[in-house]
Amino acid sequence: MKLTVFKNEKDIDQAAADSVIEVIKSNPEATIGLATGQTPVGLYQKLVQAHQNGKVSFKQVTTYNIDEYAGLAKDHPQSFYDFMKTHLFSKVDVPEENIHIPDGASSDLEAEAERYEAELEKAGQLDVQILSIGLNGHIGFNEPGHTLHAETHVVTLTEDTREVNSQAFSSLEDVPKKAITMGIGSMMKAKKIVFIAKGEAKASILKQAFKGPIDPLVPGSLLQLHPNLEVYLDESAAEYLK
Ligand SMILES: N[C@@H]1[C@@H](O)[C@H](O)[C@@H](COP(=O)(O)O)O[C@@H]1O
Repeated sequence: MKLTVFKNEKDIDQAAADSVIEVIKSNPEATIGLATGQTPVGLYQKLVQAHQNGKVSFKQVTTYNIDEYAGLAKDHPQSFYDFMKTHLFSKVDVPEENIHIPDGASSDLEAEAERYEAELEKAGQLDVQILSIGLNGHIGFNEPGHTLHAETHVVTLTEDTREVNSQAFSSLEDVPKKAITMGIGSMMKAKKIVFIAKGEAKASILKQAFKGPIDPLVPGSLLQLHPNLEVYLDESAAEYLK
């Protein structure tokens, strides 16, 4: 694991974006796994800036989002598709047909999870996977539990996660109870993982994830097994890792 600690949030975003841009430069047809949440917003801004400055094109890039809420159609303002459209897709030249995200509005979620996993298998090893971590240690929506799934699956969100994520919704009741998420195995197949986390609220879970034992109760700890993991943190998030 290559850990880099930055003083300034903008520097984390730039360094993480540079790592993604490097992948696209060496392979314009790169496949990229994408994550949502507040953490990668700055990284997406830096990718947009690089695109606007003519430094990188997404024309031949293919993207695979790691998760989506169940019951929310793509055009729902709280869907992860809409989030990605706002922060990245509408601002770069990635073709719509190259964008992949589980369909949360599917009437058969289990079948949709299987379909998405088949797409991932067809794509093979993703060139880079962008990831962050939830306060309870979840990666994507792989929630803490005694067992973890390797492949894309339907998950029941924990009440903790629904509460944390309710900030984006008008009320807790509006937060979906289920989601479709790539499994830890699907994410771990990527050639490189660009992991970012910011802020003191994440410090304790990051210590458990990166210094503790590999434990399904801390899904992020599985990342320790990845051979090419880049971790970008600010000083407060890295408090117990220095
Ligand atoms: N499914 C996403 C995760 O992919 C993300 O890493 C996490 C942290 O979000 P934030 O970056 O806002 O702390 O929350 C969400 O639930």
